[in-house]
Amino acid sequence: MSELNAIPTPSYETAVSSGAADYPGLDDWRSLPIKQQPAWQDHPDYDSSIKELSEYPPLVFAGEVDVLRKRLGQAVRGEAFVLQGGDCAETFSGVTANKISSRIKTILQMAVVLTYGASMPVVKMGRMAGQFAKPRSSDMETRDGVTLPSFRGEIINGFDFTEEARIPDPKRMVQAYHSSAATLNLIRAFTQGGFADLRSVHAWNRGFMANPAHARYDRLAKEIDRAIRFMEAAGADFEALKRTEFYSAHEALLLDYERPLTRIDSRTGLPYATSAHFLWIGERTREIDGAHVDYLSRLQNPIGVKVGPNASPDDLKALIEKLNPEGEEGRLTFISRMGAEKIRENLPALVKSVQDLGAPVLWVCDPMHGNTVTSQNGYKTRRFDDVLAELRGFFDVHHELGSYPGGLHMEMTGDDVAECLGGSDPIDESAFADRYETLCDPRLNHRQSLELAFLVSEALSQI
Ligand SMILES: O=C[C@H](O)[C@H](O)COP(=O)(O)O
Ligand SMILES: C=C(OP(=O)(O)O)C(=O)O
Ligand SMILES: [Mn+2]
Repeated sequence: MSELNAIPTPSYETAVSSGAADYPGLDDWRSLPIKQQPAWQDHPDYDSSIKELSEYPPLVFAGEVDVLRKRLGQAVRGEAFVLQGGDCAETFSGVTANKISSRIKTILQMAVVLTYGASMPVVKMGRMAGQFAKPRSSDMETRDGVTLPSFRGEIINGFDFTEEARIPDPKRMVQAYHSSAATLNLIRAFTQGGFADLRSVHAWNRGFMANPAHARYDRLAKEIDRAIRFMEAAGADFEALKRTEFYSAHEALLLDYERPLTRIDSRTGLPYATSAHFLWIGERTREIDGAHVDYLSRLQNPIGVKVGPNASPDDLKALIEKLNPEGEEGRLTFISRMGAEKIRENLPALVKSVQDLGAPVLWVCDPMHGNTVTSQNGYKTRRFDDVLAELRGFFDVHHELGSYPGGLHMEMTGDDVAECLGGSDPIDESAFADRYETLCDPRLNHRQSLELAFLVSEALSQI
């Protein structure tokens, strides 16, 4: 059984920890500048909601978080590749068996293709079971002359364009917790219960290959087929490959949610976020002296930081010093999201500066957030070709500098939505009216996601 498929055993004490952590520095963020938070402290349900969260069991165990940090350490060393994927904004109504399992299946399908291309383990993470809070460019939204507060994710307010829906409601945090628990339960059942058998995942990919639009991936699909048949013939232990590690991740934006779910690990006496295994800081909240960087610097979880086109080498140096002062491999991931037009120009100086520091950073590419455009018919969208162009830029820049391009961060779904343009079986604007479902950013649909995995797999096999 490969190390990556070993299931971590949480300690009993960690498993039962409850009650918000009391630990020096965990409340320092409260006196620091903070962005993108709802003003709901005077809401009658604010205190009780936070208390409720602080009493619920942790969603993830500290022991699992430690295993993920180790996996990401392998990726820093170029021994594993990371795949993070899921909704831009999860929804409460999206907590259904069909929707969750098709997203997990799609991520597993992508991972098989990437594993083959990279000839390496793929560390799988869902933007799932907690990806509910959204930073917005504007505090207000105007439609047909009516202006209301922006939608900030269902953990804060409602999507409906009414005054009432847009009022922040702290009880939503409790609903987000329960939704995350239900999602994580299905993730665990699906990935630990034998349904993720490598052979089944590969069989699902045959459905994708049956579409004549994907004929150009035939050769790669056949190679994977042969590799699996070879493994079978050689007596590989497929029982062990029936289970796979799968981690949860979200943007740690809403600190009123993260704080009560931070717990002290009884083994080490150190604070862990137990809302997810991996947390990241968004592009809009990564100020070095801000609340988010301070709060996450105090947790043991592996941390990501989104890095956009305005980031400077000095910004990255300060983030490294604050978030990974010990230089631990796997602790810090930079998720670059430059946009296809800027990546080749902006990324090299950043990668070089990290190399000069000798800092162990994992570089992951988010080819989504720098490529958002508005379609002619008024939808927020992204072009498949731009997503691919950014990814190619990411691989080329790292290749030229001798740095390791360690992973992929996608907004995607397992459903047949129409939100991003293009792909071999192309989506065009006319499909948006019927199949545009996202409440925030446009996601690649099932087919587009798999196609991207085939294309990245080809690029990885050349590294
Ligand atoms: O998911 C990312 C951000 O929340 C999103 O891109 C912001 O979108 P907006 O510019 O529509 O506010
Ligand atoms: C808000 C997001 O991204 P960014 O912070 O990179 O804009 C996101 O990942 O949904
Ligand atoms: Mn997004």
